[in-house]
Amino acid sequence: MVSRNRSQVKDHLGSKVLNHPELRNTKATEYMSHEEKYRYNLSRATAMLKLIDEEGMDVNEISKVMSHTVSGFTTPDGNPLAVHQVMFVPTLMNQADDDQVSRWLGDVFNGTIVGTYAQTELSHGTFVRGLRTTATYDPASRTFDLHTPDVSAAKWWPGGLGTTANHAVVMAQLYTDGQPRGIHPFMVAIRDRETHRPLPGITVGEIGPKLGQNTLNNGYLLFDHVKVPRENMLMRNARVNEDGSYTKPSHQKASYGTMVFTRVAIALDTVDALQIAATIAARYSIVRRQGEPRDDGQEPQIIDYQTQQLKVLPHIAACYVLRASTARLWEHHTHVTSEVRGGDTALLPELHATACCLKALVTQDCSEAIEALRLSCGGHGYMTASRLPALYAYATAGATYEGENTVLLLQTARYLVKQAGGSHAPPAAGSAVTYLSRPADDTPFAVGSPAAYVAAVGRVARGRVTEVAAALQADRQTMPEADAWNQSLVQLVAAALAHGRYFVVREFAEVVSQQSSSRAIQQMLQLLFSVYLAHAVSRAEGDFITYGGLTPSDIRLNRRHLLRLLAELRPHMIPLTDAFDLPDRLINSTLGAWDGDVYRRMFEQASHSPLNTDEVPASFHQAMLRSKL
Ligand SMILES: CCCCCCCC/C=C\CCCCCCCCC/C=C/C(=O)SCCNC(=O)CCNC(=O)[C@H](O)C(C)(C)COP(=O)(O)OP(=O)(O)OC[C@H]1O[C@@H](n2cnc3c(N)ncnc32)[C@H](O)[C@@H]1OP(=O)(O)O
Ligand SMILES: Cc1cc2nc3c(=O)[nH]c(=O)nc-3n(C[C@H](O)[C@H](O)[C@H](O)COP(=O)(O)OP(=O)(O)OC[C@H]3O[C@@H](n4cnc5c(N)ncnc54)[C@H](O)[C@@H]3O)c2cc1C
Repeated sequence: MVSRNRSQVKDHLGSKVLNHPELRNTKATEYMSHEEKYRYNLSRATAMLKLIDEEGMDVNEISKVMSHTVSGFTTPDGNPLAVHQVMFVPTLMNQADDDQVSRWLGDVFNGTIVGTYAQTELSHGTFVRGLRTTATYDPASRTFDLHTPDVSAAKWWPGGLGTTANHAVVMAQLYTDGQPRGIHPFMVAIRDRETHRPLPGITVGEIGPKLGQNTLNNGYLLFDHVKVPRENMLMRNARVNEDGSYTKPSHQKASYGTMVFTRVAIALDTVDALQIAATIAARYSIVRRQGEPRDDGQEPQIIDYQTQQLKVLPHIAACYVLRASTARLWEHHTHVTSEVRGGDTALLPELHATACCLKALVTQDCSEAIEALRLSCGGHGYMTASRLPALYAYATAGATYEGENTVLLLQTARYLVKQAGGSHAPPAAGSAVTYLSRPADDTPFAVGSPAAYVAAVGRVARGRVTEVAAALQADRQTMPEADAWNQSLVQLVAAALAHGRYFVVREFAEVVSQQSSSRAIQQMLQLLFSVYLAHAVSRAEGDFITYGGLTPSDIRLNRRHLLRLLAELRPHMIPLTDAFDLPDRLINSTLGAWDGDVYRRMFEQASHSPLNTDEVPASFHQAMLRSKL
């Protein structure tokens, strides 16, 4: 592919996806059976994968195409190949050694091997060290024995495992030389490549319906003493030699690398869902008129209600702020990963801490925002055809998978309190935590000054982290570590979120200051940033008084300031959402099409209900009359 700038890449790939011969004709899936939905979504996911292959896309381009998976166009009910693409392939690329890469990757790219990432078990997801699937090495046969000790250790959840994948990267407890060596990844064939039947010793199937994404094809998997060749343990990091001797990885958590990558990808991707929801709500809020007619004789557009502006506009600002900061995290991840591959793991702890808190902050903010946007559309937002319920189901899944958000925030907090207490290696230049070892930024708060807001967000983060670090330190003198930690959990989570917010606003401040293409764009970014900051203060007023240096009078001024900013942003709402450049077919919403023809579309979608096929459905006679109601 020739080199293109970011927006050219987006246009190019967007039109490739929308006009692809196997993708361009869409069907409504609401009334399909579970099996039909799966078939439809799988065939579209396969077409996407072929497109990625034909175009020879790099990881950035793949990430843009994959981000279409959230849309109602490509895989409206969940992509059964998402985990193959986002986790299985990257795990092979980063955790298999060179021989293994050359042994498997050809078959992966020609579609013979389709994989999943099988880590979570029925009884353990969060506490990875507690996984109970075992891989016991036998030097005589040079094989691992993979075994599920009981049903609670069944793998449960892996995407694509249900009926799609024929291979899995299985995370299991390694035993060699009679010693437990911790969690390691194994490449395991689970279904026959030709017949797709489960291989001997394997029990596999799909787990059933969920809140959403029902064609993600989540599955279960059990092993009954399945023999796996020695060469199938992924050996870029740790190794088991033929005689069973064991070589440790360069970093104790090297095998957790796929999770770091996926957290970064989820943070980036969930903003796409928010952009779609914001576009739907913005367009609908213009079209919808309701209330006492005004002087012009017309009922007001609902967006002109101040309350509606508060429900919709801050989330449009959030799209811009979160998109920019997650894109920078993605770039940072690329840089750190190449250092780690070169053997330098110094930047890994902070990358892990940042990825954890951004994945948590973004998925939490986006799912709350999408729900607020859904409510902003009144009753019609409750309809499946608005697409808002599916977008919510998508975003909220992100709060659980790839590390439940509370647990991830606690990982970040662990890093922050160590930094605050000086018990971690000092941060590298450009680190996101240097503010903890410097005096607080005492820029006085002034409504209307983004720099003053950023400083206040920083003081909140610093105050939250140092306070909980001190409380933890004090409790450690009087009680066991686990109890001291538990005493502070709620405050630790709040500290990590405050740190995440500071990261986001600092990154965006830099993006705004570096933006040089036009004065008008600069001003618009400033306005969006001001809305985001004023809204952030209004959501956490207590924190800004307690730690941020704001007075009650500042808080009152900020409330008024936010409402003024919203009124200022209101005329730009449609251009700002149009700028996300989301074609109607991608949005796939009765409420969010570009032409605003909402009511006709709503009637049109109702005509698809099978209950409208006959004037009196057969069920009336079969169920109601028979029961003699
Ligand atoms: C070529 C292809 C390219 C494709 C590009 C595609 C781009 C796609 C773009 C968009 C599409 C996105 C579509 C998204 C669809 C995604 C589908 C997702 C499906 C979901 C999958 C899953 O959920 S998989 C399962 C995930 N499970 C988890 O996340 C479990 C969470 N738990 C843990 O991670 C760990 O147990 C936990 C970290 C909580 C604790 O670990 P533990 O071993 O107990 O460690 P601990 O004692 O607490 O800490 C010790 C020490 O280790 C440090 N540490 C922990 N983890 C890491 C790490 N990952 N990296 C580095 N360091 C780590 C920790 O901080 C401690 O450090 P010290 O304090 O001791 O210094
Ligand atoms: C749609 C979907 C797709 C998924 N895809 C995959 C996949 O492809 N592969 C895969 O391996 N897994 C997958 N998963 C599993 C997912 O990674 C786990 O569900 C997730 O990591 C959460 O773990 P858990 O279910 O054990 O939750 P739990 O840890 O049991 O969480 C329950 C509650 O306990 C709390 N809690 C747990 N531990 C602590 C602690 N130490 N401190 C404080 N609170 C705690 C949590 O905060 C939460 O409130 C998927 C899950 C979903 C929903």
